[in-house]
Amino acid sequence: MQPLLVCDGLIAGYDRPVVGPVSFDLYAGEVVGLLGSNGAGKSTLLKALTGQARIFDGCLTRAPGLRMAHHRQQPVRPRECPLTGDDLVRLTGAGRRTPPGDVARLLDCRMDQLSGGQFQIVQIWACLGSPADLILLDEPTNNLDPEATAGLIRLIREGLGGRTLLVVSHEADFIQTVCSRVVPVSP
Ligand SMILES: Nc1ncnc2c1ncn2[C@@H]1O[C@H](COP(=O)(O)OP(=O)(O)OP(=O)(O)O)[C@@H](O)[C@H]1O
Repeated sequence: MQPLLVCDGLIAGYDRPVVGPVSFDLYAGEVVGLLGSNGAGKSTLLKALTGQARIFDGCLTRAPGLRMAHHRQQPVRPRECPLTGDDLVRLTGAGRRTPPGDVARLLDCRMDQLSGGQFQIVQIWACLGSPADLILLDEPTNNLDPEATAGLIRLIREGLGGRTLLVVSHEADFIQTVCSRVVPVSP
């Protein structure tokens, strides 16, 4: 089986390198965690995979036609916005999958009227419900209490549908629960 993505000695950053060299590969259906201390460059690595950070050295190989969905660590929260979660998932192409009932209820609400945790779940569904082959989640447990985190774990298991997930989290329990393996990241 060919990997979906291969990072070989990747060094990435902005005006200067901040992470790497990192080497790993991702195969279809895997759930892999990126683990490292604050500032180690985990978010930068995800951005490098989607072309939002600069690659200084090493090699990044993506399977032809690979579709990625990227949940950023702190998605912009609209202060005043008449759009609902439903509008968002239609815009992101996530409307093709049926959300679980508790997520569907949130999608009916205006995004500027959701709590921080509810907004986080809607943003994550916009990725999980999309047709992407590879989903990148950056600190998906942000703003979630333990009950909501348990709901997120169920959502990931049911919503992934055999696709591939690369997830950054500082919560070791969460990483251990959802991931089949972990890649260490350091500057
Ligand atoms: N847009 C940017 N321009 C320049 N430097 C940046 C930018 N974003 C992040 N950095 C720097 O890159 C380094 C790695 O940051 P990054 O956010 O990737 O780390 P992280 O491992 O995700 O951290 P955390 O666990 O705290 O979220 C930090 O030193 C940070 O200051």
